[in-house]
Amino acid sequence: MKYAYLGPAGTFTEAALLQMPGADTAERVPAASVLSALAMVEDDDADVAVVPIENSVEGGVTATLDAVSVGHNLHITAETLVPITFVLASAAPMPLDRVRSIATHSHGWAQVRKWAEASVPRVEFVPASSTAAAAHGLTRDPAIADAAVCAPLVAEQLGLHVIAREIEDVPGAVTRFVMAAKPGPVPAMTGADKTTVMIPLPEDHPGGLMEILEHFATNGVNICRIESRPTGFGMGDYFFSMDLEGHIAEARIADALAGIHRISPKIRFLGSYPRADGKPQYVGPEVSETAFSAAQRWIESLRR
Ligand SMILES: O=C(O)C(=O)C[C@]1(C(=O)O)C=C[C@@H](O)C=C1
Repeated sequence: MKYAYLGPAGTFTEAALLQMPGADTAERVPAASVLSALAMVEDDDADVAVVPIENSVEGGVTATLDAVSVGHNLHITAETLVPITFVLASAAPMPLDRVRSIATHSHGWAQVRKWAEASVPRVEFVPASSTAAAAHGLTRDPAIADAAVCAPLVAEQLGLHVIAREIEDVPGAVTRFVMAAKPGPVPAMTGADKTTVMIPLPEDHPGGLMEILEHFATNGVNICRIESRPTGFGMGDYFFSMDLEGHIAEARIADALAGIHRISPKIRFLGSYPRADGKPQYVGPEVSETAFSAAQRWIESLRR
């Protein structure tokens, strides 16, 4: 199996890949961006892509959310969480007050911004395609930046000089990564699952969002992430990207999604998969499988 990931070697995404099912035997293929990792799967150059989707400090990784929701026809089959800690590293030893420019990924920069303002005021931020790409850049071309914000491991692997450690603004930050594959068999239900969906906001439909949410409420479905994103097709054209607690094999999830399909027929199912924290979903007695099949049997008896 070939696993494409946001590279080069030493990204947090590679650390996430190593935690994913089947990673021990997989061939790792670095990609230059989230979009090219996903495109490799669509073009059959890789079996799955491992990409960041959400950070506990900076929020959704919009490139991933938009690509899986609108651009690509891929399903999420697994997720994992990686604790994030950053170092500031340079190619040659350098005191902090001599650093004038810092290269890193925009999500990495967003997580050390307060530290940078306090410790290296007026420093120039040089965007890089990943934290590891920023670190590799220092070893290739000293003109790119004086230092890089990256993972401690990649600094060590490249023999960089560590100027400062644990520079993240929020200790304990976590990034969530997902594995995306071409639509195929849905991973089996575990009882601690998530379902990701993309729901276009119905046009000219007052109360549309409330009606969508009512389907989740009446079916006892907890929403654990909701984000509104522009579709890119026109001003005011939005979709909701949501993670739900539960699996498509459950009647309460299927019933909620079927109800929403009637209001927003372009709803897209983006996968049901085991949740990384293993937290079992709460299922109230009125939305249990038993309650749904009893209700179904009752209706059938009336029709007979
Ligand atoms: O640049 C990397 O190392 C990545 O894996 C990307 C990424 C992200 O997109 O959020 C992953 C984790 C950190 O939050 C910072 C950057």
